[in-house]
Amino acid sequence: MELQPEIYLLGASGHGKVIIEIMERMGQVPAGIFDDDPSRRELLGYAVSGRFDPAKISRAATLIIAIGNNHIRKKIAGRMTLPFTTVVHPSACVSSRATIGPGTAVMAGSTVNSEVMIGAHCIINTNASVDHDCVIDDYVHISPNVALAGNVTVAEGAHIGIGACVIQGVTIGRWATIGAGAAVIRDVPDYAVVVGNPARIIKYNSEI
Ligand SMILES: CC(=O)SCCNC(=O)CCNC(=O)[C@H](O)C(C)(C)COP(=O)(O)OP(=O)(O)OC[C@H]1O[C@@H](n2cnc3c(N)ncnc32)[C@H](O)[C@@H]1OP(=O)(O)O
Repeated sequence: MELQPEIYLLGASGHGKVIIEIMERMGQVPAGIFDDDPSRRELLGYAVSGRFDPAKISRAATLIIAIGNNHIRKKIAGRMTLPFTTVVHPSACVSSRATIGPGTAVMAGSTVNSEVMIGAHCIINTNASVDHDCVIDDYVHISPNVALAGNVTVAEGAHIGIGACVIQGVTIGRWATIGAGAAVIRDVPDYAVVVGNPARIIKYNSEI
């Protein structure tokens, strides 16, 4: 397996633990971990170095934002000039015809099928299934055990909640939220929060 350049994590949370364990399975360890919260001193035995400081990292560095909140990933990504890396758990089944953007993490047991396009800084979480020809825009989180049928489009920043399913051809709008366990059978507008089976709008997220 080809080794990537040094990877530095931004964020020392529970999500960061999962990212670290993917890296370990890829044969790597984090070169460093940064977190704005000074009370976070270590993560899984690796030292946490406080606020991000470019002076503390090597020139060959790449970054990954290990933070689950889609808005925060976008905010941090916009401030960084270093390249971002992609991490894919070895047990994930990713089509050779799929594309995955920088800063995206693909977790254990997930499936990404033929000609799927996944943008930057996304999370394809544990055991999620993203079927053929889906298009996933930047900063999206596909939670554990989500099933996206073929030709689903998920626009920027949307969060698909744990265990939700989306039938073929549906479009999920920008910064929308799909509740845990929802069954989505129609397009979801930008910023909408939908729950249930069939999924219905209960409110709208605020535009940040
Ligand atoms: C590894 C990881 O941990 S990844 C993280 C995975 N986490 C998730 O997927 C979380 C998904 N989040 C949810 O499902 C949330 O419940 C949300 C975002 C849909 C709604 O959260 P909130 O905005 O806090 O809404 P709130 O809890 O006040 O619920 C509003 C109403 O919707 C109902 N509701 C909320 N979520 C759901 C749901 N998933 N399915 C059905 N009904 C729901 C509530 O019962 C409530 O109904 P009521 O007004 O009749 O009492």
